[in-house]
Amino acid sequence: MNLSDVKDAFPILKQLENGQPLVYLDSGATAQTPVSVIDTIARYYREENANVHRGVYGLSERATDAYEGARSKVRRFLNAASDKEIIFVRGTTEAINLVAQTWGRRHLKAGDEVVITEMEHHSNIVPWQLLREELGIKLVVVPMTDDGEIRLADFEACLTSKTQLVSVVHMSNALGTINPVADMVQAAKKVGAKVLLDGAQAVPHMSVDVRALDCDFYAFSGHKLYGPTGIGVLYGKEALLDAMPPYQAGGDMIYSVTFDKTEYNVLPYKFEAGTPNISGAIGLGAAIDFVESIGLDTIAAYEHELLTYATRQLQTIDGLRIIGTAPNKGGVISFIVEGTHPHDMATLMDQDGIALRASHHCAMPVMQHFDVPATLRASFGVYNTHEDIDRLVAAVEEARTMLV
Ligand SMILES: Cc1ncc(COP(=O)(O)O)c(CNc2co[nH]c2=O)c1O
Repeated sequence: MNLSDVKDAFPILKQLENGQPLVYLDSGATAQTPVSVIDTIARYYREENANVHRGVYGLSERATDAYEGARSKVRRFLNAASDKEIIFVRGTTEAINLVAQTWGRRHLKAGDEVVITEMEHHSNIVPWQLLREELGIKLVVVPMTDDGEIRLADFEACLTSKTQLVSVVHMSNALGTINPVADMVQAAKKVGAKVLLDGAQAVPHMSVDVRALDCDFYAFSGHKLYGPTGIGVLYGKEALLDAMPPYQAGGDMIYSVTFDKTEYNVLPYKFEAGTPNISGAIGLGAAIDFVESIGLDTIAAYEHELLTYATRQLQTIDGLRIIGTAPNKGGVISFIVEGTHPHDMATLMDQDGIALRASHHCAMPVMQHFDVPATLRASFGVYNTHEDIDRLVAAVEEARTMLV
């Protein structure tokens, strides 16, 4: 699909917001859904809906083929070695919690160190704090610079012989910073640590190859990749997943059950208890088809160009301060306007049809670092245009004039 045709693929973007054409700049929270994904999910419920894996009738077998076909698409999308390494979860948050509650509780003990960074989303902070309370592990936080960058030297300085796990964000949702995760993985391996990468923001914006990265776990959410909510993926190296205890218990994750003993199912089903989000997985598969029809490299280049244009245009506004100016960024711009509160700005900008986030973005330590209560955040999707940026800049100017 050509980028010039992309916007037409999103029905929601045709609507007016407060009498103005909608300019959606909150894809970092959730991306919009192309008609190909909507139609795929509708078709599943019209023609294929049945429970998976256990039916011995055609409809269930077709639903199973569609569900497992989506898993294979994810495998190829991440360049994983096997479908066994692709676990469907609700989203990035559940993926990280699954690793913390299974691999973490099994392998970590008092005094072991888990390394995260100062720019993590709360879903990659709090699960490890729960383990700190339960097991007495030590949480080591890599500081970021005032540009919102993690310097590799600062990361390496946090690694010790006690480092058992590094869990870091690939691309920051609050700043847009893209971290040097390939180098971070190599440095972590030198001290024998496992590595989990939080790919929630990276996967929609760039090509991800988990084998080239050599990470042990990789997590992302379908709804940020133009797919439905309620579906996400945990990638894990097969040997690690095989050795981990189940996360949740019930149907489908078992091979046999007696009151004396239960044998668990094989991968990936050991980690997929109960009826899965069948339509969500199939919708995620359609979302992967959509982004691959454009090309991740094409998406990355286009969004970089948008980011450059938006940064230049926003910087012309008096009193506007961009939060997060790392040299390597994805399609996210956080900013504040002196003398205003982000919530007031966003509320006024909504009157101009501009949808952007005013929040701490579930990254409160980032806000503390920059000494701000929140930021305005414009986060881009494949459907955004230069005209959207011009509308954004005009709305910021208008809101600023009304508030300052
Ligand atoms: C880097 C990062 N990690 C984890 C998550 C959690 O993903 P979920 O489990 O699908 O919710 C998010 C969601 N980020 C945002 C959700 O809303 N605004 C955001 O910036 C994120 O941006």
